[in-house]
Amino acid sequence: MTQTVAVLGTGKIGEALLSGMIRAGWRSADLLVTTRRSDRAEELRNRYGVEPVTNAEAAKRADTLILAVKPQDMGKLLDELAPHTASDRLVVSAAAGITTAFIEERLAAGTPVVRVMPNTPVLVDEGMSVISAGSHATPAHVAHTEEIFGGVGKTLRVPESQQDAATALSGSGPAYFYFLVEAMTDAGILLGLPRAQAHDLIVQAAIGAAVMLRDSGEHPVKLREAVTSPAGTTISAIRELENHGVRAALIAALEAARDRSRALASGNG
Ligand SMILES: NC(=O)C1=CN([C@@H]2O[C@H](COP(=O)(O)OP(=O)(O)OC[C@H]3O[C@@H](n4cnc5c(N)ncnc54)[C@H](O)[C@@H]3O)[C@@H](O)[C@H]2O)C=CC1
Ligand SMILES: O=C(O)[C@@H]1CCC=N1
Repeated sequence: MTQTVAVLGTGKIGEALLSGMIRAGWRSADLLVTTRRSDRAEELRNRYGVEPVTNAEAAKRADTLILAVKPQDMGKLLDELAPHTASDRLVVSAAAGITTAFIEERLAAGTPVVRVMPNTPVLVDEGMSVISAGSHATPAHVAHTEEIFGGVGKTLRVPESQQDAATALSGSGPAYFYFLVEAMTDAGILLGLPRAQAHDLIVQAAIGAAVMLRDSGEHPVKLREAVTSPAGTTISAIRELENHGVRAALIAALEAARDRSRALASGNG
């Protein structure tokens, strides 16, 4: 049976997912999008050949609705969808903080809801999407969600109680690495390298390190020890990172992200 999937609120993450679904073999004809602005709708139609529709039309025509609006816009979107969404539709939310219960309360009784926290590397098929079932979602609904998000990276099922932590780690995670690359590129400038060269050196170091982390099966401590020669350069840098509390800063940062995700649960921001 052909499944129609609609992405509601096709902004950064919605478009990243949409582009990945098309790469993974979804037919444009089976994909609908909704946007707030008509120029954005036309942009998506021209770029991907998908049909822009209203939220109400998406609710009527799509088997699966992927909600990708900001948490603060979710209450309003659900109010708009409620009169048009039959309880046999699968509703997948990608919004940080918003619980499956928040969505279930606002839609027809028994509507299956799945909560997903993806990340922007879905754009390059290296996404990490963390998935939890709501109270009416069956294993088939979760499997269908895994099929969609598994086409653009890895998926992991977690209890919904762990979603805020997952948001702090993998949802926001890419931003931390971009921040580190940006800071280390500046350090390269300080050390006298041209910016473009500093950028290339640190990006390739990051790619190499990421592949080793993924493929070597070694603990990160072991990998770091292999770089850290006695009385060498690396240990001098590591001492400064420890002196400046970088480890503690990362723990505090991820705790703050987790707390922010929890605070977004009200949908008020
Ligand atoms: N950007 C990211 O890395 C990630 C974002 N998310 C979640 O995805 C959601 C969207 O985030 P972004 O894509 O970054 O934001 P965004 O602002 O780029 O996208 C949201 C889009 O929804 C549209 N929109 C708002 N209300 C609408 C409505 N009633 N009907 C149709 N369209 C509507 C907006 O015009 C906007 O284009 C958030 O809930 C966020 O927590 C989840 C994982 C990663
Ligand atoms: O910053 C945010 O709130 C969203 C959720 C995870 C990544 N971006």
